[in-house]
Amino acid sequence: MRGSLAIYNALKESNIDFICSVPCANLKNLLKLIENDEDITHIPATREEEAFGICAGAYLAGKKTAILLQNSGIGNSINAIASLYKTFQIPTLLIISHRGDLKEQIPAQIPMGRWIEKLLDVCEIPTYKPKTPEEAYKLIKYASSYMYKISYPVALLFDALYWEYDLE
Ligand SMILES: O=C(O)C(=O)CS(=O)(=O)O
Repeated sequence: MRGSLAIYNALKESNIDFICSVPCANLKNLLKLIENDEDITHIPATREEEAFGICAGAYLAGKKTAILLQNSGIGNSINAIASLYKTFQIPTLLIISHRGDLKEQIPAQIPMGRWIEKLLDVCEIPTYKPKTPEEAYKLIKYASSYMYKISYPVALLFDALYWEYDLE
């Protein structure tokens, strides 16, 4: 669980208190940690753009938010990012499970797996790719502060190899 625990600890120590999620197999351990935390309001969403909408409202109500999603969900959320987050300068932390790259078993995940970094760049979302739990912890702490400095989302992209730390 070392991989998920590093992310969870960094979210807690960054005072993230409101999280929306759309599940992914790779996020299961992290979601369990979050769901069992009484200090974090966790709202499972039915679609990623819905998660962006809910977290925008939570931010305006004073919450510090994060969204857990698969990279394919960014494709479902482009207009929410543009018309809501870009227009009204709303920060949130994006914890993204990068599917469709190495180790992927589902062919339908491949196209978005190849496009995601370009899509995040088009959306002007700063993106970091932690390779170890130690790096994930550090980058999340910095990113959760940086998102307020730029008043915009910051993304952490976790590839399939990262989640092997959960097997340790
Ligand atoms: O069906 C899919 O594309 C999924 O991502 C499901 S899972 O691999 O996350 O279980």
